[in-house]
Amino acid sequence: MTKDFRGFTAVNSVNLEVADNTIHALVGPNGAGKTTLFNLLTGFLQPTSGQILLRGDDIAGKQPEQIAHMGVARSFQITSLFDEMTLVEHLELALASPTGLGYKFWSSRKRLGAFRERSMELLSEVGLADRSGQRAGSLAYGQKRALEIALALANNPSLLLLDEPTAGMGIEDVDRTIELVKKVSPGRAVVFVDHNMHVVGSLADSVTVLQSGEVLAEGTYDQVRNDERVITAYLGETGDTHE
Ligand SMILES: Nc1ncnc2c1ncn2[C@@H]1O[C@H](COP(=O)(O)OP(=O)(O)OP(=O)(O)O)[C@@H](O)[C@H]1O
Repeated sequence: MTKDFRGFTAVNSVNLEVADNTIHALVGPNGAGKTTLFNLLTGFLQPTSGQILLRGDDIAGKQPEQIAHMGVARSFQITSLFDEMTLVEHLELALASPTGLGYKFWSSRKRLGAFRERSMELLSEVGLADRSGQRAGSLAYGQKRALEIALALANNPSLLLLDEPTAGMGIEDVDRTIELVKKVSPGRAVVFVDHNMHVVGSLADSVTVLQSGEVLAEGTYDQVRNDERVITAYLGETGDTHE
C-alpha cells in the first residue's frame, strides 16, 4: 500500500504480510513511516492506493470503528487512560462499546456489571487483577501500559497492533512486557513497533525494516540485523541502535 501526503510519499508500495499466530516487528529510523502504516491499518488514514486484507476482506477505506469491529485493535504509544476511572471500569467500558452500550455508560452502570467477569479475566491476563478497583491514575507507568494491552485485547482482536509497547520502560518492565506479549499472542497476529532491539530480538518471528517509507529489509531478526543496508540505515541515525 502507498500513502502520499500532498506529494510526499510516507509509505511507498509497502507489502506487509503477517500470518496468524506470529509476532511481527516493524522497525526503522525516525520518519520511516511506521506510525503512518499503523494509521493505515486502523483506518485513521486512508491509503492513496493499495489494498489492506484482513483474513481476505479488504479493509482499506473503512472507518476506524468498522475496522475495530472486524478484529483490529491497537494500543497507543501515548497513554490514553482516564486517571479517575478504576481498572475494571476501563475494561467494562471497552467491552461494552462494541455492543452499542458505550454511549449509555453513564446512565447504565449496572448493565456494565455484566462485563465484570470478563474484565477480571483480562486484568488477570496482564497481571493486574489485584488492582482492579484502583484508579488508573494510581498505577506505575509499566502497569498503565499493561492496562492498555488489556484494553486492546478486550474485543479479542485477530490483529493486535502495539505501538512502542516498551517505550520509556525500565529493564524489568521491558522484560515483563516481552513475556506479556508472548502470552497474549497465540490465536492472533501481532505487529509491534519498537526501537529496542532486545525487544525485537526476543519477540519477533519476523521483522520488516522500513526506511523513507520503503521496505529496506525483511526476514528473521538475525537476518535483518546482519543486513548491511540495515546497519547503514541505523548508523546514519544514532550510531549504535542496531545493538
Ligand atoms: N499528516 C501528515 N502530513 C504530512 N506528512 C506526514 C504526515 N504524517 C506523517 N508525515 C510524514 O511522513 C513520514 C513518516 O512519518 P511516520 O510518523 O509514519 O514515521 P515513523 O516511522 O512512525 O517515525 P517515528 O519513529 O519518529 O515515530 C515523516 O516524514 C513525516 O513527517
